[in-house]
Amino acid sequence: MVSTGPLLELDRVTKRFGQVTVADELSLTVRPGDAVGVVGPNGAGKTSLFGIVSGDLRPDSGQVRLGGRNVTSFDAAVRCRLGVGRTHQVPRPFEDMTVFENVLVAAQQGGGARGREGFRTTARVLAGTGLSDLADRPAGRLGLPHRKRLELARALATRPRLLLLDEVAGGLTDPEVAELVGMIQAARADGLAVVWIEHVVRALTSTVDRLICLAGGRVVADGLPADVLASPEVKEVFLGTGSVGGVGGVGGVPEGGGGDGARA
Ligand SMILES: Nc1ncnc2c1ncn2[C@@H]1O[C@H](COP(=O)(O)OP(=O)(O)OP(=O)(O)O)[C@@H](O)[C@H]1O
Repeated sequence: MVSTGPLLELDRVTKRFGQVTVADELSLTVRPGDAVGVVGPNGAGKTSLFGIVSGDLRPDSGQVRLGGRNVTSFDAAVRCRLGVGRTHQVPRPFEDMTVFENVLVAAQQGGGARGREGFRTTARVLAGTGLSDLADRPAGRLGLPHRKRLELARALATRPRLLLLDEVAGGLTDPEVAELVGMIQAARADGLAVVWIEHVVRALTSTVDRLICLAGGRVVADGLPADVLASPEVKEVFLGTGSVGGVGGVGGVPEGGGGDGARA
């Protein structure tokens, strides 16, 4: 669907787990083709935000709109068909199925691909994520870098308009991160909007043109990455946790670049 309006809108969304508020009257907008990074200390509500957008979590109040349509009551499967693809922090492949089968299932079940279209999508996505040579390997036998790629491949196979990436670079080496960044940038070039939660700040800032900092389910800062990383509010949020490096490697934040201190 071609749309010139916002792709995703959260309108005063609130979600609580008992005493914990993971989204507190949260409002934000993502436009088609945007690339938005999300940072914030542990427990800020970042992954919960993805759950609210993907339909895995139902907000207590507020509205989620996709392409102007109110999807708040739609479940994750319907939202996936409407173009929301997501990866999980801990990859969740079908361990006994091959890499090819995992991606094919995503193309068919998530993307609604029929017949040959599913196979074509799978082959294209495997090539784009550098997994073609491992197509016949059971997912359970993949190491972390390839599991992360498979997680990305499964999300891409659903042919999303909005790609939600949850710490896809975590635990990878610098060259592995660079390869992954290349794949994400290729997805952007295809016109996908990307929202990327990541503690590896330098991977984020090489890709996104907007950064949001969350804390306590609220947006603390939203703007150009350099401005957000340099803002006193963001420094306070990270310093307030006791240790800048201790919040998962956003160690470059107070210096304004995330470069040297960021986790590889
Ligand atoms: N299903 C749930 N039931 C109860 N509490 C939850 C649930 N999901 C998340 N929480 C709590 O909500 C808070 C926010 O969690 P969330 O995973 O969204 O944070 P996060 O910013 O992604 O953190 P991290 O950087 O550690 O992944 C945490 O305190 C977490 O324990």
